[in-house]
Amino acid sequence: MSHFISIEPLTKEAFAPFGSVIEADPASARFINGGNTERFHARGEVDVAGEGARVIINIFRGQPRTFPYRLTMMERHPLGTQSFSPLHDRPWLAVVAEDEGGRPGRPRAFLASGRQGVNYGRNVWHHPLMTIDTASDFLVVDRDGPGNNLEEFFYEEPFVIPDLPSKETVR
Ligand SMILES: NC(=O)N[C@@H](O)C(=O)O
Ligand code: NI
Repeated sequence: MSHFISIEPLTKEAFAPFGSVIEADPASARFINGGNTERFHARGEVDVAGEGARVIINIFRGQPRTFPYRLTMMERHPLGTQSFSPLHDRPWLAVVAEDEGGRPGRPRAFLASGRQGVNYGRNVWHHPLMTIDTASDFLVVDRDGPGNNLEEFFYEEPFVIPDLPSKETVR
């Protein structure tokens, strides 16, 4: 089995096992504010667990990853969801994996446009933020509070995310 990971376009259907895609999906649109504003309703649901847990809003400034990228680990948050929404209109990578008996399976890399965010489901394996080309800011909604909300796993052998498609292919 190759350790090279192919890059897939981010769609709500393909990403469904891992969480939701935060984007202006026309199917969720409704006009509010007297028609001035279009609301794309409920693009994700925040879930936090544990006594004293609270939902917080953060900004993550991710430095660009270099490609080909040697992927050695994944992480998950047992006590809460975690969403990433790009604050610049630049593509980025959401890398996730199914759980296989308490460890992540083969990673899947989804190339998100600058208009797509994701909400990782609670306890879903994912790679820490992966920005492309330049430092980028993301609005991150996740959990704060007591308890350990970070589990990391290191693969015995690394996977490789190859060079990315040219920018023209992702808008
Ligand atoms: N550790 C942290 O807050 N960031 C990660 O959870 C991440 O997914 O980037
Ligand atoms: Ni995380």
